[in-house]
Formats: sequence, C-alpha cells, structure tokens
Amino acid sequence: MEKPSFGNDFLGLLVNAYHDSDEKNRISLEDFVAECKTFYFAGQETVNSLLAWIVLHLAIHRDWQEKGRREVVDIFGNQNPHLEGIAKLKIMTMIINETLRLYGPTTVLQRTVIREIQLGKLLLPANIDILPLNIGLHRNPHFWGNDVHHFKLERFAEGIAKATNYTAAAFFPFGLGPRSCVGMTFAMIETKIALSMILQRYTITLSPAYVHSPILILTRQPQNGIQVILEPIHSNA
Ligand code: HEM
Repeated sequence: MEKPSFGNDFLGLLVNAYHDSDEKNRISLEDFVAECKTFYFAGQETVNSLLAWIVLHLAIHRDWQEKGRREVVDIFGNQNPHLEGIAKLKIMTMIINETLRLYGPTTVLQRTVIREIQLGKLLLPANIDILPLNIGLHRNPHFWGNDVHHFKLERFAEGIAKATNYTAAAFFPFGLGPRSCVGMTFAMIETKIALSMILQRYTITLSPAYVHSPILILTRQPQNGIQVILEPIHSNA
C-alpha cells in the first residue's frame, strides 16, 4: 500500500516524520508538538513586534515613510507585492535593518556553558547560563558612532557589511552561527509584504496618546501597544 503523504510544506514534513515507518527517523508526539510551538512563537511574535516598531519609527520619521511609500508605489503600483519586486526594495530594507538594530525583537541569545572555557578576558565556569545581548553591540558607539541611538537609515545605504565595517558581530538581529534564525529570509520577505501593503493603503501618524514603554517578554514589545492614526490614501482602502 502506498504511504500516505502530508505534503512537503513544513507542517507536512513534520507529520510525515511523525508517521515515519523507520523508527530511527520517527519523531515523538512530544517533539512534534514542541516543534509546532517553537515555530509558532519564533515566527509570530518576532515579526509582529518588528512590524510594530517599524510603524512607530515611520510615524515619527515621516520623510522616510514618504520615501518608503514612493519606492513601494514605483515598484508595485497598487498591485499586491510580488517576489521580483520585493528583491528591489532598497529603502525598505534600510528601514527594516535600522529598526532591527535599535528595536530588534530578539535581544537575548541564551547559552549554557557546558565546560569551563576562556572567553576573551573572562573565564566561564561549567554549568552556568549566559545571556549575551545583541542590543549591547547594536548600540555600541564604537561600531555605530556617537549618534548610535538615533534612527538613521543612511547607515545601511550600502548594505550591512559596509554599515558594520565588515564586523559580523556588530549587527546580528537573527543571531550568529549554527543556531541562528532559520526563518530569517522568510521573516524579511513577510515583513516587506506586510509593510508594502500598509504603505500602499495608509499614511501613518503618531497618536498623542502614545507612551513609549518597551518591555522584554521574551521578545521586545511595546508594553501598551503603539497608537497611531491611519488615514486611507485611496477612498476604497
Ligand atoms: C524579525 C523576525 C525574527 C527575528 C528578529 C528572529 C531572531 C532569531 C534569533 C536571534 C534566533 C537565534 C536565537 C539563538 O541564537 O539562541 C532565532 C532562532 C529561530 N528562529 Fe527566528 N527570528 C525571526 C523570525 C522568525 C520566523 C518568521 C521564524 C519561522 C518561520 C523563525 C524561526 C526560528 C527558529 C525555529 C529558531 C531556532 C533555530 C535553532 O535553534 O536552531 N524566526 N530567531
């Protein structure tokens, strides 16, 4: 009898692995559920809060909002975003990168030290957890200059390598090394699609009710939300 297949998207591959006839390749129900939770959380919370912080910055920096919108309209007009056009979104990539630098959703990259190790000047004993913060490097004036805390898109005009002076550890919102984010490309595309569709339809102004109160609950989130005023650009938006 032919083996049932559940498709080749991520969920399908997981279900196939759960039903694998070879015990060595089969995953347990517990692992199956854990994978679903990881992907749901890692995929949903992060992009959600990144979009919120981008909207805040564009509401404050109206000039960049307008430049970003002009680029979107030049590339897509009123059509839905498509992959070919997404690859051409230069200003939007700068907007996303500068927001990831200042307000990247994932700031804490937890690691467990399994054996004593010398890390630069530090001697780390075994069996401790360390919480390196990428935000410390993202906001380090040594790499970014005295205006490190300012939202300044020009930094990324010629890409990440130039912005960081070829120092990989100066900017790693998606982590570094073998455990870095598997969803990075997906997240960038998803963010660009959502942001393009927002910019095509609405102008964004900061509401006087907004109070800045970022909080770290696994991801960095706006504690009381981000209050903005959206005005439709077209009467049918
Ligand atoms: C702006 C969006 C995102 C940011 C900033 C982000 C950031 C990160 C970071 C920093 C890590 C590494 C954590 C570590 O080193 O301990 C990570 C891991 C991970 N991310 Fe993302 N992520 C984003 C979106 C996504 C999306 C959309 C997905 C899935 C669709 C995803 C799935 C994962 C998974 C499964 C891991 C764990 C990888 C592993 O442990 O091997 N992420 N992410």
